[in-house]
Amino acid sequence: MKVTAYRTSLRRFTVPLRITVIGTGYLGATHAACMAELGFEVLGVDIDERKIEMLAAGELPFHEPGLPELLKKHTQSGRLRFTTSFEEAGAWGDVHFIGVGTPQKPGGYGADIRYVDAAATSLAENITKDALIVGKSTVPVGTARRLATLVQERHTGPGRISFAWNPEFLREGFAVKDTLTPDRLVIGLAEGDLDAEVILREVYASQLAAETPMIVTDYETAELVKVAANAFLATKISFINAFSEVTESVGGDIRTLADAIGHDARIGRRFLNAGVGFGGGCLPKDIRALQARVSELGLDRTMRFLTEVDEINLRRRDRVVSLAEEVLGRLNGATVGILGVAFKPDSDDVRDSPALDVAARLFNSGADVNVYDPQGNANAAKRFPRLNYVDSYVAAATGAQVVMLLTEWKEFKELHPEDLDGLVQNKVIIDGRNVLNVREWEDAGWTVAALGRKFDPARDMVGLNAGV
Ligand SMILES: NC(=O)C1=CN([C@@H]2O[C@H](COP(=O)(O)OP(=O)(O)OC[C@H]3O[C@@H](n4cnc5c(N)ncnc54)[C@H](O)[C@@H]3O)[C@@H](O)[C@H]2O)C=CC1
Ligand SMILES: O=C(O)[C@H]1O[C@H](OP(=O)(O)OP(=O)(O)OC[C@H]2O[C@@H](n3ccc(=O)[nH]c3=O)[C@H](O)[C@@H]2O)[C@H](O)[C@@H](O)[C@@H]1O
Repeated sequence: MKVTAYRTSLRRFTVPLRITVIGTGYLGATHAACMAELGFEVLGVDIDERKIEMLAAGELPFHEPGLPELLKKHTQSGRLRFTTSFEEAGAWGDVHFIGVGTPQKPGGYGADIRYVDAAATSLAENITKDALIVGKSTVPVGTARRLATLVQERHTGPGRISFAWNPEFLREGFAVKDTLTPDRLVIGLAEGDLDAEVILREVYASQLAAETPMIVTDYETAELVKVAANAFLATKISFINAFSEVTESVGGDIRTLADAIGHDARIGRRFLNAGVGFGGGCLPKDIRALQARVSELGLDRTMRFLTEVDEINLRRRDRVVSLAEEVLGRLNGATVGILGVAFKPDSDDVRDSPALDVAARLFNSGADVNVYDPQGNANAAKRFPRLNYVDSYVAAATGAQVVMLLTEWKEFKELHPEDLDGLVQNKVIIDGRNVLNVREWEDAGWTVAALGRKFDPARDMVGLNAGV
């Protein structure tokens, strides 16, 4: 990129650039705080007044390691502000990132993109100076091109608007690190939109200086890269979980299998952790939305394998429930201690959480369910209030006939048999995430029923107390 092109494009904007982030949930709040950390003036915008009040006061409405510190630092320095006013955002910002939600449609498989449409429209109607709008939400392919036109139609004020797509790949639990030092940046542009590229190179100058690869492409490729990445990750997890079904049947050790194939650099060990499967606000809804979108495009068969990926994933939840039933004889009247209810560790997110789903199913089958999650209890209680939420693993395990580890928080991975001895009625633990040292627990007289291992109650139930 020529220096003159830089100068010409940037002259139309305030430098350092003023950045707004529309939608201040997991993605948007992280992006806003990280942009402030990189030295930009940032305005976070949301329609949720309570969320904006909290963020403006420097309080993060969700759990994300490292983010509270950044939020506090930059709300105090004044570099990071929050508002519900699109009028303020449109008059002030140079670059507007859209990071609003794209949940699964109620009663359908496709993505509900009404929030993205609303955010783009509100911006277009309120922008009064030269600006760049950058979509970040995960959307069905074709959305960016449609929105680029919509924005021009709805913009009647002064200034020129460019439109780009820049999908986000951060993981919850690592959101700050992933934003500040991403594996790659992907930018989708209208053909020949040099201005937009120049501005985004300025926004991501520190990542580019650290030699982060930047892929500059068209809108469609950028949108598809995002869903392809999530579909691949989901497939990898269901691949290993399908092999779990085999090792559960014939014997064998799923962890050893994953380690062994993972040594092949073409395969890689990451995302081959067998267990109760994937959940969260993204992988499940993104593979469904991708199938729905390609069907709309007439490619009915193309992504059909993702139906299998989804079904394998959901069968893992059935299997954990059936393991509990095999261990307990019957669920009705049993007491179960559940460790972990968030969809993954280091997050309080319970959207489509396998752990919460399993806990709810056990409850609906008549079990008393004690639940402890280091961060997820409050969100889980909003969705499923009838479980017995407790504030420690000790309280969850006390009096239980079986303990089930369903989210692999560090404090659960580091449990030793003596930590639970004397608390539970039976020395039986179900390892839904394959993280315990089975030998250690078995040597201490426990029965470990893990996903991906053959389990025969008649043979394996060494830890059952007489008379229970
Ligand atoms: N959570 C994650 O780790 C990642 C999420 N994504 C994608 O980012 C998008 C956002 O996801 P999350 O942050 O998890 O969702 P979220 O539900 O936590 O946050 C969405 C926010 O958008 C706000 N909003 C809705 N309509 C609005 C409007 N018209 N104007 C302003 N704000 C509005 C909501 O009030 C909410 O605060 C989704 O498309 C998701 O697939 C992509 C990568 C990572
Ligand atoms: O689009 C998104 O929102 C994000 O979705 C995922 O990130 P996230 O949902 O935060 O969490 P992951 O670490 O991917 O885990 C997803 C689920 O898969 C499960 N998982 C993960 C890895 C594994 O080996 N086995 C497994 O069951 C986790 O427990 C969790 O329930 C992707 O990893 C991110 O790159 C992406 O940006």
